[in-house]
Amino acid sequence: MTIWQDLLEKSTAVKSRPLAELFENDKRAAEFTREFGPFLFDFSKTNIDAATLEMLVDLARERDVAGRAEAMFSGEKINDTEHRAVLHTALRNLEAEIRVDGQDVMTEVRATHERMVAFARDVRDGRFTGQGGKITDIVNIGIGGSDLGPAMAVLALAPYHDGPRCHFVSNVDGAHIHDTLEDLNPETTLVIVASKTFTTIETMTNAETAKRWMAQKVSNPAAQFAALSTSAEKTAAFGIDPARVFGFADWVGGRYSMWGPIGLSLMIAIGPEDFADFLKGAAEMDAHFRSADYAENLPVLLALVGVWHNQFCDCATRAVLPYDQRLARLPAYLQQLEMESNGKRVSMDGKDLAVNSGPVVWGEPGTNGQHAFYQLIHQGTRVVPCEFMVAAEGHEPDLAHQHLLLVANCLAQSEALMRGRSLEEATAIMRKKGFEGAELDRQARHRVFPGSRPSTTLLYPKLTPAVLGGIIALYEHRVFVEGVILGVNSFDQWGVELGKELALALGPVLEGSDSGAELDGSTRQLVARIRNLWG
Ligand SMILES: O=P(O)(O)OC[C@H]1O[C@](O)(CO)[C@@H](O)[C@@H]1O
Repeated sequence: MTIWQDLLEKSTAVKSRPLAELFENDKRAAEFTREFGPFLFDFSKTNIDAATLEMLVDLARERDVAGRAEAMFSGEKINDTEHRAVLHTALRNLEAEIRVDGQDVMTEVRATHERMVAFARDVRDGRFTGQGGKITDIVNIGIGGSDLGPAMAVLALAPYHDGPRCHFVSNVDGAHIHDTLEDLNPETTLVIVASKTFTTIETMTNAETAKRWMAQKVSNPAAQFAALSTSAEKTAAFGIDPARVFGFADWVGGRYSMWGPIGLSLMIAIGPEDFADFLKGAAEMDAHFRSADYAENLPVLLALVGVWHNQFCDCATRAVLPYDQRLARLPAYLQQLEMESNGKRVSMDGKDLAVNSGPVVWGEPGTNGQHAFYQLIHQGTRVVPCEFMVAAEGHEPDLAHQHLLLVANCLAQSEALMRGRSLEEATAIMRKKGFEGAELDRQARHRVFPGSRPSTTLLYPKLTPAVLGGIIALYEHRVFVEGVILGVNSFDQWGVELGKELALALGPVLEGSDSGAELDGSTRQLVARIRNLWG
């Protein structure tokens, strides 16, 4: 019998066990909580017991998570559909010595980092200016990994923001760039074109639009552009001075890239010192991931809890619920991280995946989500494992009473999900309100909470740059471990290609220069109606 089958059997055996019962053992909370650095990770409100945890840890051991991790950290080409190393961790461990194909890669990483620091200081201190003087606004044009990371982090670290305002444009929908540029002054704006490949149609189209906008007021628009890319030729062809091009190697995956040049807007916003703390927090999590025993290892445990729910308890989705308004973009960031990494149907060896692919990730900050979709989480027929995260302290000392309410809500939700409310309790409440007979029963049943809905809580003192770095590295490694356990390549993303190709082919059909004879009936009908509406 394999560990996988053991775990499947175990999940069947514990399925109907009420979570509240587990807490009759008053050591449960301590037994299923781990701490590292500023983080406390409590996974006691799940139906994982000691035996399950041991089996999950055995599973990680059987899949050689540590061996795969060392292969990643040391620059082996573990992204083997693209024949690339996976070394985003090197971007936050600048002292490391790492070779790929026998060649030192760190000298260039350090040099680029130093150039970023110098440029960030020049922009912040007004040595680099626009035609109209000191830079007041930065527009980062990028999409996916070239947008979500810096956009999420700039918002998350708003209290540390003392540089120019940052704006992020990603969507090819002209509304996005239009509304962003509308109130900006081209003479004091710096445009950063962020694209690993420098071919992504959305980004290149928006970059051209920004260039035209800049040219209306600025005699040399290219002088107010910087580029973040792996392709020096393409950035040169776009007309950007190599002095403002910050390159990186193909072993930095798009969704793992905010630690290097793709993080330039963040570095300019919060300053190189706070950015260094952000890297440090992540590097500390890396070191913990590499050295801690599986049973003490935060990323491994977070992954094992995820695998338990997704694979063995048949929960297809996972909600990420930061009780932290400044982490409002974190769910979107984690969606790409998890779903682009582990949303695969073929295993490393090219065979059909015998298990489920990674989960659907979604979420919103609390308390907003409570007034929107928590209804389903509490009373729906499907179980949605929830990942709560909360800081003990906010950045607004004058509003400490609001932070207390925020924390109370976070804790109350996980408690309510775990405990639930029985029919007897609901009946007693409704009886007190004067209901009786069949109506009492009917009303009470609507007010029952089944409980036993699993959740984890990640608690940290305050959302500082180092803590944010730690959270993101924690999740990166979690996704890595999940990918190893599923046996997929977490570092390619072939599933995004087909839609891109079809969109390119549809352009001429929409313009009318191609008849679209090959199209299916539905698409042809939609094209015809759109062309008709265009007149
Ligand atoms: O940085 P680029 O090359 O513009 O790519 C942007 C995004 O597009 C994707 O390739 C998906 O299409 C992502 O993986 C990536 O983060």
